[in-house]
Amino acid sequence: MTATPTDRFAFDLHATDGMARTGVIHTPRGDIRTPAFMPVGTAATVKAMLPESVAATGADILLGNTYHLMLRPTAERIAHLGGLHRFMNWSGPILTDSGGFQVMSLADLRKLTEAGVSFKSHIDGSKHMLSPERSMEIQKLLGSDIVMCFDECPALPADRDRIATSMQLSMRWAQRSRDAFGDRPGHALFGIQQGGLEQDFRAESAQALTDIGFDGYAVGGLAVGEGQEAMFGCLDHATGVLPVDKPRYLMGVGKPDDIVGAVKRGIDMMDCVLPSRSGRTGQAFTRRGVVNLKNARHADDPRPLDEGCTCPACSNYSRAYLHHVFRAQEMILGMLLTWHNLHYYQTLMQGMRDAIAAGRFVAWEADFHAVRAQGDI
Ligand SMILES: Nc1nc(=O)c2cc3nc(NCCN4CCCCC4)[nH]c3cc2[nH]1
Ligand SMILES: [Zn+2]
Repeated sequence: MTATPTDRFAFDLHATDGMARTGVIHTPRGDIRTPAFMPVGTAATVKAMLPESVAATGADILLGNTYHLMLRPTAERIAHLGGLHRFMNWSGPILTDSGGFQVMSLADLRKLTEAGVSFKSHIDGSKHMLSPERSMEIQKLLGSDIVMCFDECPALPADRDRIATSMQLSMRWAQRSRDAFGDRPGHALFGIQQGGLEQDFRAESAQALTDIGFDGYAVGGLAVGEGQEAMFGCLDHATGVLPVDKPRYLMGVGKPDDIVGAVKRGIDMMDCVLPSRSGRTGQAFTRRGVVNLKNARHADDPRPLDEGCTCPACSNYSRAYLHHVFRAQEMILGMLLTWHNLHYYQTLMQGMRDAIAAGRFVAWEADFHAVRAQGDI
């Protein structure tokens, strides 16, 4: 993470290769090299990692969640304690999701109206509401550098009428989010494109968001079970209708090959719980594919998890050790594999940034897939 002192939010595009792009997003809290992967710090922590360890993996920016933090410890308490950066000891940029998606996937007794969503906490059953205005207020209290519009993400599959109705509601909420966000130099507000897998609705949503005007544009409504082929099919048209000079953020993605395919289709930023969540369950992502340390075949294997990796897990421990601490359910397993997975994801991003800058993304992508096809991991 490098920091060119600035009081503004700006996106500098350095190079393109096909639809793929590489550049830097400048924020007052530091630069974000794109394409960027954002580790997820839902409850003000990237699980099993110290913030300095997350920084050591190469992450420039973290993701936080309005939904979780408004319920516990509350946005007001975090604001009173100096804001989310101080609270969680992360001095770099933080992007916060706006809460709508998490309400629909986690909360109980949800009631959605034009005004917003009322719901009961999945933690203690207490009653809450979120609206564009309340979501903007919470994200401001947290001190988020990149704020997401409050939107509705329809579950797929859904019929065209449902998708259109939902997208149009989200566009009205985008305008209300923009109005409530106000003018906050150095802080960014991103719009979220909706429209399911429908090309006409995606274009209509992109136009509506562009007419309102945002500092960046997310592709929402994906990674909700549609599968990689449908997601890529959607990205083949959905990113191209978004402004070329602003960052494009694909929400909730994904597996390494999802990420490569998204960058190939013009995405600049992504986030996903997969590298951290899988790490805690013994799954390690490597250049040759996924290694499951639960498997007894590792019990006597003195080799590192991934010979080519320089992370602490691969530098100092054997597969046999990782298998042992998995079996023993020791905390160090989650620590080491989360660190490795986040390191691997950041290495992947750096490889793509270098390849795009050198105009050799096609060759890099071919090598990425070839190595993974070899198996024997
Ligand atoms: N505000 C907002 N709007 C969205 O349309 C959205 C769409 C999303 N789609 C996902 N997918 C997450 C998939 N993830 C994969 C690994 C296991 C847990 C779920 N996260 C999302 C977050 C989102 N946030
Ligand atoms: Zn490693």
